[in-house]
Amino acid sequence: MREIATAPLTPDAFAPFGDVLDTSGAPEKLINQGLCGRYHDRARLDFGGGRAGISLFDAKPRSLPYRLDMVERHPEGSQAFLPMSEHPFLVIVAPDVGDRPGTPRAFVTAPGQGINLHRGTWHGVLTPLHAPGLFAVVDRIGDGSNLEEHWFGEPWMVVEG
Ligand SMILES: NC(=O)N[C@@H](O)C(=O)O
Ligand code: NI
Repeated sequence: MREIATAPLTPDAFAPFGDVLDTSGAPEKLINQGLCGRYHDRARLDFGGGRAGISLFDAKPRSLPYRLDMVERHPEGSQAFLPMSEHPFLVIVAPDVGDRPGTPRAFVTAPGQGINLHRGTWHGVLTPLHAPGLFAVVDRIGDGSNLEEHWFGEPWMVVEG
């Protein structure tokens, strides 16, 4: 089976697909009498005619090697995954090539990192690697399914890089 090796998640590598949310570097603002660093406005959100919603996902942990059969995208809006634990999770994305996913990329987050997928980015579903798979999810609430799936003719196997 064709394989994809994981790589560490970095803002540069993820830039074509979305935003990495973490507290690396200095905060843009110090607030609350200097007792809190505000890492300000770090994601490009898009709710395309709907509204922003916050949902909680309680997802079953998976493990590597991980069989990838499908990626999906949300044509109407962005989708942010904010872990409510310090565990790394698996992030799979793929470029759009003629309205179909190209070769997927697999990233493993650093503890505490979250992601925001830009509108229309092909991605694997939320994939925790450790319990609890508890995430806050910020995405579009609105009409329509806002969901397009692509099932691979031949699955990919995601292996540890
Ligand atoms: N379907 C849903 O709400 N979640 C997926 O979009 C996902 O990316 O996990
Ligand atoms: Ni999704």
